[in-house]
Amino acid sequence: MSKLFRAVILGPPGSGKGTISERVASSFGLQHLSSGDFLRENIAAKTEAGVLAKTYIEKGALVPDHVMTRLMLPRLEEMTRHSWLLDGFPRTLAQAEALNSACELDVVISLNIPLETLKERLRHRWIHPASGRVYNMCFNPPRVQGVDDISGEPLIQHEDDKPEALVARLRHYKDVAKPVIDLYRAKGILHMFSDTETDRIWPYVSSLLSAKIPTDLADAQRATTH
Ligand SMILES: Nc1nc2c(ncn2[C@@H]2O[C@H](COP(=O)(O)OP(=O)(O)O)[C@@H](O)[C@H]2O)c(=O)[nH]1
Ligand SMILES: Nc1ccn([C@@H]2O[C@H](COP(=O)(O)OP(=O)(O)O)[C@@H](O)[C@H]2O)c(=O)n1
Repeated sequence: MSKLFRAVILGPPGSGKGTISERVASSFGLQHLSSGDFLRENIAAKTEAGVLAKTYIEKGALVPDHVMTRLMLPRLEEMTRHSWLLDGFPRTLAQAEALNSACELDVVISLNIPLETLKERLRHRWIHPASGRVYNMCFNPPRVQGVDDISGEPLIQHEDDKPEALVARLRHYKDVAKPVIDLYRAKGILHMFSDTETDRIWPYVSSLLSAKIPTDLADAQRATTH
């Protein structure tokens, strides 16, 4: 079997990690693992970690490292036979170090998006909680306002996308992300993309991954996901 491919996407809330991850998953057949979606599933299922995490997320704070790693590392262990793209984890240096000891990454994609752009996007972000599908009332609106395209169920706005929690999240992100970015830069696997539009970043991400992902792996992954 060819070598599996492991990637991480880093970026502040609203930078387009989820949007780009979906495109990577459908173009390259990698499994998209969103720590935010996984947290929300745990919150909905009222698991021990979910109940604990909820209190932090509502305040716009980060979930503590030990809770995140205890949640994510077992999830990754279930994926040892798959190539994946991890979105939202690691968020801190301690999480990056825990991930390092669990697996070896091939590529880290880092999204560098201006603050004003992030604030504007998150104000307009609505999600379908059951599936994690993300809409933007301007960039990517649902066909019918306020309603999920597939299920017809109502869309909601995350507590942490509301203005009270938003500014605290963006400020905190910057402080904790820097050492994570520095770590991956030092390892020589960091690829940084700067722009205000996902559609302008995507061609560069796509050509990076085309060059890095072995063709036979991409074909095999696609065959198993379609
Ligand atoms: N206007 C605009 N909105 C975008 C763009 N890319 C993503 N979005 C929207 O911005 C919001 C945040 O994107 P998301 O992928 O959820 O970011 P994440 O928080 O980093 O995972 C969502 O509502 C997206 O639909 C873009 O290039 N322009
Ligand atoms: N590694 C992580 C990932 C998410 N989270 C929390 O979960 C929330 C939702 O994560 P997300 O990845 O869906 O959203 P964004 O913060 O990227 O918009 C974050 O705002 C954090 O409060 C965390 O604390 N630590």
